[in-house]
Amino acid sequence: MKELTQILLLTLREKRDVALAIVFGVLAGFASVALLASSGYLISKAALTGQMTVLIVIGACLKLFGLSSAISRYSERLFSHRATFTMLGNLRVSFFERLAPLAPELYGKYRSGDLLARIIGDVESLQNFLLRVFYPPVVLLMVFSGTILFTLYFSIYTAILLAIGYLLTAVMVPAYFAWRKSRKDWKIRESRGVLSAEAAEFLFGFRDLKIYQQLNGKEQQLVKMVDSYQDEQKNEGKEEVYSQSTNGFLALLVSLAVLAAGAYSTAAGELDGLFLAMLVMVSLGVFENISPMAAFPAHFEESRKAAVRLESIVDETPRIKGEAELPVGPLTISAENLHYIFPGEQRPALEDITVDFPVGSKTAIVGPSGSGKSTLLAVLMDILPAKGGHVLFNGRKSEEFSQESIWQRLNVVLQENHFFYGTIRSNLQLADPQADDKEMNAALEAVELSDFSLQMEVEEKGQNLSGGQRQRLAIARAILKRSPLWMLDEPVSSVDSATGKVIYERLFKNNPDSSFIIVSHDLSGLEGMDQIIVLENGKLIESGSYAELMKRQGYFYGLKEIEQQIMA
Ligand SMILES: Nc1ncnc2c1ncn2[C@@H]1O[C@H](COP(=O)(O)OP(=O)(O)OP(=O)(O)O)[C@@H](O)[C@H]1O
Repeated sequence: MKELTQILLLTLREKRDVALAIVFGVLAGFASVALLASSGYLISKAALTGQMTVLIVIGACLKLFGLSSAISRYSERLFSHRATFTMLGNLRVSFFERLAPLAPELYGKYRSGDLLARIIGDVESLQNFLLRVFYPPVVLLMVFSGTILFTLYFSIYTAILLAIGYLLTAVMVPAYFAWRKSRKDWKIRESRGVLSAEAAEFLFGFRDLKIYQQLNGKEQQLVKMVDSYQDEQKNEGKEEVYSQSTNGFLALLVSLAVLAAGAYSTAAGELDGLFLAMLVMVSLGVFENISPMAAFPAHFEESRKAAVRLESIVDETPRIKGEAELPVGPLTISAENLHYIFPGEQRPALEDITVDFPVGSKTAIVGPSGSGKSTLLAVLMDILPAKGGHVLFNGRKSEEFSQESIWQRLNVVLQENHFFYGTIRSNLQLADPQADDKEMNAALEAVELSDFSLQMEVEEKGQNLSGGQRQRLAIARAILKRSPLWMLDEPVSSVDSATGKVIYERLFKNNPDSSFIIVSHDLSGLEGMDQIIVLENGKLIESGSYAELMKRQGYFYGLKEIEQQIMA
């Protein structure tokens, strides 16, 4: 039950609505019992005495109970659903608040489809927590207690039978089915996560599967998963039906027993026959309220598992980040003994990196594939948290600053950049919603995309653009951000080298006071950089200006030699 504590606390934030839902649930329960009781009494009274005035009064009571039952049931639904949807809203907000700081590292742990299934499916499963788990037992206990007290006045046997019926249908049967469910451990939610993850991969990898002629195999695998998911759903449905039928059957037995005991008491002269039909109707009426308990085991397990799955994503110790804003004006960045290792990996991706990026400097980070260049950039950007050492902004640790204030000062272009379905204009305005057409066209011109119109449609993920066009559009977007610190991860790797060179020259010329940190595979054109950092296996093995590195005749010089031999 402790897994549900967080959900319970969020639910109880809506105290007023939860209390009103319980009050109206109890009123609706009593009204439906009273409705049936008075109809039972009316039948007996009409048959046995036929007093007109009493019959009129009872008839009026019947109408009143019918009306109040409907109004109370409506109010109960209104308040319980309002509390539920507010709770779901609060849950989503609190979940996302805890999720966001963990986001970059989560991608390595969860497949995107599974993450989506948890964020959407498991959160939605929790809508049943208040509606079907939390308050039905509370309402039921009150309605039964009141009804048992009422029947006690007429017949102790009926009261005892109702108490036994309550224990059986509200406690023992749900507990038995909950036990069965936990024992069988149906993995319906896990199946849903796996199915969603596989379906997402199927969509992402559709083209490659087709090229490698593996589409059919993968499709059959998916169909099997869908079948097994449906089987799990069917099993769960069957259990609910068993639970419902058992409860209904027991309720009927109890009502028959009430009838038998009542008949016996009437024959023995212990009970006025006028009340016999009423007591039987009371029993039928009170057990009408028991139906939600049939679904209790399924919803209890479902809520518990959904809460566990959600909590398992965000239960890591959050990074401690300050709320300070980065100071306005020039920024020096330094890496001090930086260390980073990806979760679950043995080998560090960065080891003991110490380097300064002075204000207005241009730095190139080079090195073989997999040497840690992108990781270094991601740690400098505060996308990945350093596992040792520090990133310093003007000598102050990056932990002191909020991520938002750091990102606000960066112009970032990564290897892969996302474009949203829309137009060139809407994608550019992501960087500056106030940018006018003139500014956006100037940015497009700066990256040699002047043939693009701002109205041009951009498909999902920018798939109607070439790789080089996407990269240039990403640079144009960064230009519009107008921040003083550029962090570029191979921004022109898919652009022809002449155009790439022109774009770099324009960027440097138009932003003379900005700092640039550029990850590059390409060793040509680095002569103009103030500093070149060479990484290998996560370690900084060389740094200096182009001339210094060439003079030193070390690793970088060796790479240049190889490059020249290949070109020759
Ligand atoms: N999400 C991840 N999980 C685990 N290991 C990772 C992850 N991303 C990168 N790595 C590993 O970290 C190391 C450094 O990767 P990184 O992407 O920083 O290299 P890189 O120098 O930028 O490579 P490239 O030039 O090919 O882009 C590599 O060994 C890589 O396998």
